[in-house]
Amino acid sequence: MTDKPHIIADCDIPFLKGVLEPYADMEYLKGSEISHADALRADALIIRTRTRCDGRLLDGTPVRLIATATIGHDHIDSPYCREHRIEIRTAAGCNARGVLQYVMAALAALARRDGWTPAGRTLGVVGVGSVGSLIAQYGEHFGFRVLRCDPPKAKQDPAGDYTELNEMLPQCDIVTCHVPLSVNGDYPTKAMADASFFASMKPGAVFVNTSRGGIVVDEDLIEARRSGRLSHAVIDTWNDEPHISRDLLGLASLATPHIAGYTVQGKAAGTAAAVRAVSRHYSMPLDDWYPPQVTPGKPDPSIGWERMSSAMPRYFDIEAETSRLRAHPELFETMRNNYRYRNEFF
Ligand SMILES: O=C(O)[C@H](O)[C@H](O)COP(=O)(O)O
Repeated sequence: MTDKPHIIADCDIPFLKGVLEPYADMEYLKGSEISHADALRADALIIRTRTRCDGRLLDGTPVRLIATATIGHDHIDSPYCREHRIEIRTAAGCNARGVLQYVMAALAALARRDGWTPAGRTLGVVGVGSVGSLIAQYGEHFGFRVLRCDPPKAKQDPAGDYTELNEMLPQCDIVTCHVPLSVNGDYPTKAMADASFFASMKPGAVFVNTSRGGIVVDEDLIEARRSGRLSHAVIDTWNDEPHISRDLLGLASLATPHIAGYTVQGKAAGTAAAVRAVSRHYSMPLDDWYPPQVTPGKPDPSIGWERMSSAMPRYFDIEAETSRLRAHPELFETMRNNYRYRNEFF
């Protein structure tokens, strides 16, 4: 018998092994394979998006803390956890700079293809949390006119710089989504990007989704691409991952296997957030822990569009990654799990 908490962690979370061992009994399992029988011996779980945490996994288990090393938390049944007094900790904002790098790499690639620059173009950002606000900020810095849409934030701050979705969509040359996937509540986002959403967009506009596949109705996006209503779709997050729509893959100009936030520094920040959450919960001396082998990113606020655009493929070649996914969509999950994390550019 030991007083140490028993913690089950996803074995694909980088930089984690060895860190908590002095203070906890650690067990590492494949995230998608953590079962109810496993959870029966766990006091806490450290997970990624691959572990669905609901009653089926948690009923009758001693789990009292779930720390997810990700921004998104739609894989965790929050009402269930509230009701059963299970603390949920997320890694808010951890990979915002990775997603910024992804979106700017995509826009730079399309700009090179179609011969445009940000001047005179309007970028619409739907969801202005830690990721969306950074993209809006850099969008303005690079010379886009930026419109921000975030109904919950607009309600809290009626004087803030927010545009309603139906006013924004017809004005934007590019619409990029950074909303959480929510099914219930006052602002559900599930299936938000549907036929009427795409019909409201400016003809020939670009649609970018790096948030969650579930915010899109695939058939409606496919139709918007087939009809030529949209000039490009850039898709990193998909419905039914890893069994993604081959039709959408064929019609997306840039397509990747849910790796927008996969940078060394983003993963380090995600793991650090999870370790710190566990440390606080169990009073361990790791409240400020950060992987010692990782150098935090150094943002260069002076970089301009031209320099960013020409340097980007050396850091992140989004066209090459698109070709890889197109060639082997059946390897979606393998590509994610074996991904060589990028270095942050910004
Ligand atoms: O929610 C997030 O943080 C991102 O979607 C992240 O890329 C997911 O990370 P994963 O579960 O694949 O490690």
